[in-house]
Amino acid sequence: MNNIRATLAIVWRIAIPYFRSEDRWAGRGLLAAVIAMELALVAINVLVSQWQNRFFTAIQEYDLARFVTEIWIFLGLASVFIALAVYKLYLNQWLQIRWRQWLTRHYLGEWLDEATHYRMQLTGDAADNPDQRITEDVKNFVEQTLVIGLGLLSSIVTLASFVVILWGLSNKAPLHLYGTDIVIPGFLFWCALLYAVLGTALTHWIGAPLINLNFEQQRFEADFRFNLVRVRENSEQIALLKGEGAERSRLLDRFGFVIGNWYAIMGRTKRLTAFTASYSQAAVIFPYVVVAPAYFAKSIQLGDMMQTGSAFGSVQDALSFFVTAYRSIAEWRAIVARLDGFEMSVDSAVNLPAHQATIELKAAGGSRNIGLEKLCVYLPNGKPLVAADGFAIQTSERVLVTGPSGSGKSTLFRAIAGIWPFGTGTIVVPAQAKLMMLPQRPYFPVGALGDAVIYPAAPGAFQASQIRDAVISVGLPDLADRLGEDGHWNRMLSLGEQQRLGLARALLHAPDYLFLDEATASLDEPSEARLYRLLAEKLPQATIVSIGHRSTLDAFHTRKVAMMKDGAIHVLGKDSTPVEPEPSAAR
Ligand SMILES: Nc1ncnc2c1ncn2[C@@H]1O[C@H](COP(=O)(O)OP(=O)(O)OP(=O)(O)O)[C@@H](O)[C@H]1O
Repeated sequence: MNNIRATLAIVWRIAIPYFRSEDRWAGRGLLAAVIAMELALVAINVLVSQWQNRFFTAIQEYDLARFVTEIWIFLGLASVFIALAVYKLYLNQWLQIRWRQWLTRHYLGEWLDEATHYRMQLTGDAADNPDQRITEDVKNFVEQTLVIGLGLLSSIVTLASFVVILWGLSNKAPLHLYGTDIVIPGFLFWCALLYAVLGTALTHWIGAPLINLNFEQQRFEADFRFNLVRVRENSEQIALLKGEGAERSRLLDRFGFVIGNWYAIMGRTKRLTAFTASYSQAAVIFPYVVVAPAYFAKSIQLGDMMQTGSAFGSVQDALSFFVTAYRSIAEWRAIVARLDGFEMSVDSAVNLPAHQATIELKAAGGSRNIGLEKLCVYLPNGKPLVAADGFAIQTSERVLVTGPSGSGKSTLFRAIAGIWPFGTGTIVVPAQAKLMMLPQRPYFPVGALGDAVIYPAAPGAFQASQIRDAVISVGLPDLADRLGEDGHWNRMLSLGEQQRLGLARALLHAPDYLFLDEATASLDEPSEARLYRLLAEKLPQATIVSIGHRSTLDAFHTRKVAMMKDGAIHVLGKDSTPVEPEPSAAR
């Protein structure tokens, strides 16, 4: 019970923001229309039940005129039913797509906002496969919530309406045992109730493990898909290393989980179906058996008996809503749990500063320098990595950062960019300053080359001639003629070409601060030198901070700092000897 209450609370939390959003009037209107139609359909069913009584009584009494009238009445009822059924589905689908559109935008916004997607990975990623959350889970949540919510509503209203009918019929058809009438008020209703409650309890008992099994199935499927995507994205490496055998066995291992779990679902579903099928078959004759003694004792007419059968069916259907919808409820609960996990993961990434010490990023109005004050950068496990205090990067300065592998150079860049939260102290960045980070392997979205180069600017933000000039100036004249061509550029271009395009991107965006994290490491030394000269010429005012291991880079920088294995930052002289020890080591 507590579980159900908790699930409903989560559903409410996920569902309700849409009905309070900017699209609320459309959403509320469509929901109200769909609910009204659902209720109208129940009303039609009640009218059909009463019609059935009159119809069969007319047949029993050989009353042709009444028979014909009833046919006409039925045609009227059926027409309204058809119109309602069509528009209920149509408006329901319309609501689904609007709701899904809003939820998808909302989750995409939260996931992509302020590097939350990156932080979610750092904080342990409670929500595996966010892509699945934002695609299938959102779609299924909207769909199933409406199916189950409306199903439940219609069951309750059906129950209430037919209970009244069954109760009235019970008085006409008293329990007839051993030749005597036993009057139990509403006895037909009690029979239906007992039948349905028993069915529901047994279904829950047999089907309960399906909730977890469905949850696991979705997870295993998503894992398998994710690993296939990894192979596709790293196919060159895998082919070069001849890793196909290893990949195949890894993938088959993952697929093994999908299969194993599926067998468990099959076994469970078989038992559940055996029960639900027997249950619904028995329900066909059960009411007739119950009222047959009264009919054969001539206490009731054929119409009453037929109406009892259908009313009993409706009550029992409504009460067994849980029985028939068990599989979808199980899947729905798994979906709700996954969306909840995703929201919690987003939440903990967004609210990281509230839970643990984080680096404060301060936008300073007056100064044009970047300053590190009492800074201590940690690893996610809390281990100190880099320490610096009173360290500044002056405007238009050219700084070369060196140091052994793993000393934390890239992580310091991440902290300056504001995406690495673990640590204490302050990083002061000039307000309005434009920072740009160029990694060793720049990212190019799939699409037109020109758009990939100017990323993250929107297509059209730069003139074609500007992009062309930038691409030519970094030494790629052939690519300058292919700017309109679509492609997966990270896969198609050499790493050196990608790094040149990364620099073209920097030239176009003209940042105030350019951070190059081994961004030219795949180029030969003369090319690297040419590109650094180009940067100096085209971005004379920019502050450039490079991470690099080559001594040839010294010539293009005015200051050299070394990150030590112990976490300290040392400023080095031109001969690479420490001239200015920086504050205390972090570890
Ligand atoms: N997301 C992460 N989770 C855990 N540890 C991390 C993470 N990112 C980096 N580290 C660890 O932080 C340390 C510093 O990494 P970083 O990439 O900053 O080193 P680096 O000095 O740039 O090295 P290199 O010169 O090899 O690029 C490494 O020991 C690395 O394993």
